[in-house]
Amino acid sequence: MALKSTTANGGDTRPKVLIPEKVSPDGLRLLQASLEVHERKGLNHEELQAIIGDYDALIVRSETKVTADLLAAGKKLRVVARAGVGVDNVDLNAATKLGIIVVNSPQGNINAAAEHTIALLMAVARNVGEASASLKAGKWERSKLVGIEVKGKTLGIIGLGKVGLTVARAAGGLGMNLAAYDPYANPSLAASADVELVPTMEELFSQADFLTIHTPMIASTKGLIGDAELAKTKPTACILNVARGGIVDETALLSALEAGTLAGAGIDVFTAEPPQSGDAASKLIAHPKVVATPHLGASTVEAQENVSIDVCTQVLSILSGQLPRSAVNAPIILPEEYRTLQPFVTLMEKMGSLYTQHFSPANAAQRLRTTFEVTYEGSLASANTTKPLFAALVKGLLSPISSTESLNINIVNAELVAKERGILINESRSREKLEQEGYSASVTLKARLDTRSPSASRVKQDPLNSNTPSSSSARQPKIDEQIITGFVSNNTPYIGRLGRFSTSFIPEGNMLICRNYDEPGKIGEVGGRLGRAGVNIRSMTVAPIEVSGDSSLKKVDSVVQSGEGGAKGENEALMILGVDRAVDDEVRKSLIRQEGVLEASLVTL
Ligand SMILES: NC(=O)C1=CN([C@@H]2O[C@H](COP(=O)(O)OP(=O)(O)OC[C@H]3O[C@@H](n4cnc5c(N)ncnc54)[C@H](O)[C@@H]3O)[C@@H](O)[C@H]2O)C=CC1
Ligand SMILES: O=C(O)C(=O)COP(=O)(O)O
Repeated sequence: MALKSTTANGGDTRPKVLIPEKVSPDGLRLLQASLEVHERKGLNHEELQAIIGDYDALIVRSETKVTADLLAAGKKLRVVARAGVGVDNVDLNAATKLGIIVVNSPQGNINAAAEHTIALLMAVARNVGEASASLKAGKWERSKLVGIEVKGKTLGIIGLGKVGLTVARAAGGLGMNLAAYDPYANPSLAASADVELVPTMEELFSQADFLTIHTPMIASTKGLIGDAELAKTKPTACILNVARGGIVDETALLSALEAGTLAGAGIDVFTAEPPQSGDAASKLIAHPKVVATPHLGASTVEAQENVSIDVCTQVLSILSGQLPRSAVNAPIILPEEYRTLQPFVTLMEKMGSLYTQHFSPANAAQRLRTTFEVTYEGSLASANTTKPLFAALVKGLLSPISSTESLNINIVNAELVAKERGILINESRSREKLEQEGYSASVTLKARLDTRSPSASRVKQDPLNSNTPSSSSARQPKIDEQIITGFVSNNTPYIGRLGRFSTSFIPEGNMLICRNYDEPGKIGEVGGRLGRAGVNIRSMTVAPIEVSGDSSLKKVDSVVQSGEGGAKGENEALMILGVDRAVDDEVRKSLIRQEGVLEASLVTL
């Protein structure tokens, strides 16, 4: 999809990206060719909220609080990109609900954060901060500022993920003994870095000369280290935090330093940034045993270049309909795979929309509260993921009843939306080969109708308003099975089965689908009525063979006829007409009154 476009009067309609923080120009240059890039630093939350509605993408670092109300105001927003690792400043649940993809740069600044941790480790061990301040103040205090060596000391790592492991390797190079507490750590990665995994945080605290924190800020790590934990450290130990403020309780840390139960701290991150005067964080910063930096872990030229290029590339991917590399709230699928699935994505959306319009036009929202069985057949059964197909189906099912809601359905939120709507979709795969059918993959969508439900068995519907025939119909036709099969041929989606009828038509544009007795004259009658209403027939497919079971499925070639239908008798046929414009409902109803036309549905696909 081309991103650049102009309006008839020459105005710029390129998607817009808002960048309210300092993001390296290396990535922004990539955006400039196809997006309108607005760098707007220094906006407060209200100002941001007032303008976010104009933007398709938002790129932030750690300062912008991407809250639920900000996301809700971002009516056009499709992606929030975090130029860094931690996404604790983004309301992921709200983004997921709104179908907004959140991406980050999981690798770009890891080395910078690890090196900064080592910088703080050495600064704390050798009193670098205090020594520098003292010298600048004109003092020469050599004996007061004697430090300790880290070689031979134990570094206790809390959170042995990407940064934790990088710190471990560097600290190993400094001759430190390494131990870590991380209940989810990969033991072989730990072993490869000579890190001993310990089963409890308590054990780590009792061994460590230096403790360093590298967990994410999530509900379970908020206040992870408080009074009780700090009481277990050696009095000579020092603690480092380059992860997130609030993982170590700042008041508890201050008390431990003041009580002398902890020897020092190196802190890069704070609960509130910047800290407010008088709060525990600002007292920590002023404390002589603390070396503090203003959230500089990722602030290197190299890291900023990395994260900027990483997230800007992902923004471009998303805005051009591709999948990003590092979506935080969406399943990752490879672009290659996405391309293979793309024609089926279109097919699934059409099948879902056809289902709602053809089988449950009356009170569709309520009738969609059902269980669907979707079977991916043939080569599609080997797809690594069916997430995009699932999302397209949900989008298609809902688009006829809620075009605004369905617009925002994507792989991020499809499951959630379906659940909230009471739509249950069971997916299965059938690897049976389909070569004899002339295509390699197909999908079958089947609504599982609960025949035991008293209300279902009592259903008696007006054929003028629904496709389920009335029991009062003179000839008592069979109730349609709610099945649709689709396939893709030459990258074009086809419907191969609709209800009990085997067919082959391209689901596109305005279509009139009539079920009638397979008797001579039906096509002429319908054609004549449409002609009188000024509706032009562009294509016609007749599916005269009734399908009684899967094994009896027979393909019917598309036939364009002007006159006769099929054989006489109780056999039914489907007549699928592609028409040049939407048919009035009055015209549709008048068709049903004609002898032998049992039902007629209008669909737009
Ligand atoms: N100061 C700065 O500028 C920077 C800070 N960071 C922060 O560093 C932290 C670590 O980042 P990554 O290593 O990329 O994350 P990661 O996800 O690779 O690693 C986090 C590790 O923490 C572990 N963990 C989770 N809960 C735990 C618990 N309760 N106890 C012990 N371990 C637990 C996980 O199992 C995982 O191994 C994040 O908070 C991130 O935001 C990252 C980059 C720069
Ligand atoms: O990547 C992270 O998690 C960081 O903390 C870096 O934050 P920043 O982009 O420097 O505001």
